[in-house]
Amino acid sequence: MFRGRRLRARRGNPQGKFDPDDEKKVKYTRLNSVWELYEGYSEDSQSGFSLLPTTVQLTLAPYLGLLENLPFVWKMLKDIGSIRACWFYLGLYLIGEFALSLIPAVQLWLSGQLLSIVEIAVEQRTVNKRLLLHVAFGRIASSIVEFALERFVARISRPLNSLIKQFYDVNLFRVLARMDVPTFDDPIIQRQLEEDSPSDPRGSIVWRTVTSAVHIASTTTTLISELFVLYSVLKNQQDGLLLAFSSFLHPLLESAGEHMSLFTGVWAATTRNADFIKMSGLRQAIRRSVHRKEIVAGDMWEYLLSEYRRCVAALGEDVADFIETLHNHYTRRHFSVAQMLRQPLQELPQIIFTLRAVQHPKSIPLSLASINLITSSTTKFSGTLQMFLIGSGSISENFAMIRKLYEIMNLGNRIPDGTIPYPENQQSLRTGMSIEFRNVSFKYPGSSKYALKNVSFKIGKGQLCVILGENGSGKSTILKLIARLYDLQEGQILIDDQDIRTLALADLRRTMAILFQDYTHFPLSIRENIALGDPKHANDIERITQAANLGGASKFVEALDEGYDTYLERPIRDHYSGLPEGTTKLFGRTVNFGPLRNVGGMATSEATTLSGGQMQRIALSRTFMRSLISELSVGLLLFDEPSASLDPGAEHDLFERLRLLRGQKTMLFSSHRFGKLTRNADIILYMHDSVIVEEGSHDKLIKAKGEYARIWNLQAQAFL
Ligand SMILES: Nc1ncnc2c1ncn2[C@@H]1O[C@H](COP(=O)(O)OP(=O)(O)OP(=O)(O)O)[C@@H](O)[C@H]1O
Repeated sequence: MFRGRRLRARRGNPQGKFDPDDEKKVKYTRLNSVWELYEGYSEDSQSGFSLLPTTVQLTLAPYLGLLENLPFVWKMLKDIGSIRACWFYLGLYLIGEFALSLIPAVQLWLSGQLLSIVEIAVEQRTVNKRLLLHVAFGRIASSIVEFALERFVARISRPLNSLIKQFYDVNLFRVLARMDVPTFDDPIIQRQLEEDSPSDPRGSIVWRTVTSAVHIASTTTTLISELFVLYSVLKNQQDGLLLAFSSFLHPLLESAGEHMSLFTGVWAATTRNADFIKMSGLRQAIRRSVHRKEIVAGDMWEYLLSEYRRCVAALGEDVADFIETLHNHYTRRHFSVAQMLRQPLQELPQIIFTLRAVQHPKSIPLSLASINLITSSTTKFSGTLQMFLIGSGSISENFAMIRKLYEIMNLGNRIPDGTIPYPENQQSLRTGMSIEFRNVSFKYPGSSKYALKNVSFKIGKGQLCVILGENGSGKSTILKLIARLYDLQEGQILIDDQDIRTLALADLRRTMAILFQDYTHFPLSIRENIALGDPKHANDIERITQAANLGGASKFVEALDEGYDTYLERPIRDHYSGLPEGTTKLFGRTVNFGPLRNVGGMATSEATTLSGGQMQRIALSRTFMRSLISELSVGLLLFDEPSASLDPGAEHDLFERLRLLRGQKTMLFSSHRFGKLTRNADIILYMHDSVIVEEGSHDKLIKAKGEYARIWNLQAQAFL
């Protein structure tokens, strides 16, 4: 509830830029020792704390997104309709809810009857026993029916919920399972996937939306019917309507108080608290399955726990996440007036009654009887009203989530599928596949730097190719493009003389066996990442730098702005909403605008872009501080530095096994090693800074006396 109201992004982003450091346009609030909030002052009625009075904002804000999300809700209804047997259960569910919604009015009417019996008793000193019995029976019967209907609705909800859940689970699974790398890697999509939490105890978002929509309809029915009955009961009562009104004030103010904390507009929030950032990193480290192997093997748990304890103790009361912190802050800021008024208002009906009794002493017996009834009836009514307000507040949040769900389900893959089946003749794979790069240039999505520049080469069927080059020169990128994990921007890749983009993707990938580099990095600082190799010496800086030296990481780590304190991945996200389109950086991190940006509070992404090898060197430094193959259907084997961390003996064994398994298939290695492998290669591609600088067999390159020959001679001294 709170989250949706508080963090709802405005529709559409204004032009311009949001600069948190601009004191004239941005208001700074330190929420606690962790979170810092930057709010844009409004220049128009759309942004910041709007010029609209708070009450109007309060009333409109939850409903602003409703209309634009309606098409998605309509699609949801159509999808639910397409689920077998769903309409049957839904029909029963709706009937049950509708019947339930009328019961409060019936009970109120019966209370009214009771009041008129008391009235007659006071005036005429007689009691209509038959009517009294009917009313008493009616009350009991209505309670039983209510109970039975509630059970019925609950019973129907279960199969209905699970039918809907299964349908959406399977559809979402399908989308995620077939999502390609550029789509999956997109930070905006990652964020969307994280927000789609399947473990809400109230059921899936679709079910929650259905129930809250039905809830709104049923509370509306209840409200109208109660209002009708309440009016007909109270209209003849002396001061009945005045007493009813005064009884409403208290609960209404209570619900208004909650809404008062809402704000919309341009804002951003971040944290610079080192303990909080570390605490979040530690939390993620123990939750992600990729780290489990290393945590157990390295016996790291005690160190992780003690560091976590230390951070939590240092943070004290400020351990709360951003949402909770913001809630606490606004609760404190806005609630005081409402709280001040609440108590006296609770007494208001009593005060009115007393004043009236002083004026007309004769009315006391009747008023005594009716005040109880009136206040209990109005309390019940205002309870329904509150439920309505709460329900209608969350419905727009639910609608926004439905939209988000459908946006995920409608996500198209960024790599378009080809149509030509491959290979034409399965037997042809026995002798491998040919690969040709023609003037290929490629940049990773979101990167302005070429990872490959005008690369051309040809590997014939059944050949062995080794790609050599320093870290970041583009070796792995070649393998990823052959597997078509990404599409190139310029040039052409041919597989068996056919453009790779024309071949059916599933067919193509089926013909390849790929082994990628394997390493993990913890969402902690580089220092911690290395220290985790030997937690006992985690504070021994000398030892850590020594390990980084051995792992070959120290040079590039020291060149980073924050050196060893750099987070490879910031475990905490900044929060923001409604940023102008021109804002590309926030708190020094990249802001991602995308098709989904208006759905909720988004976050900046921060990944320190290191090459695969640089990451591996960090993993290797941690080690210093303390692979597959082919069937008939496979014609190409791709290995991305399979032996990078193996000693020459183990490397030799691995290559022997691979040679035997390979047969006549085409094989591609990305490697840093010069040795038996390169000597046997049909073709060696030597890369430097995204281009191929030397190409040919070992003998040819040695004769050419270029970079390959120079490094071969260097390594020969060390290994051969
Ligand atoms: N997912 C990515 N997004 C953006 N840039 C990337 C990505 N992966 C790699 N790069 C960049 O592309 C360039 C080539 O990287 P690539 O991984 O192909 O190099 P490499 O030769 O295989 O290096 P290494 O030997 O270290 O594995 C590098 O500058 C790297 O920083």
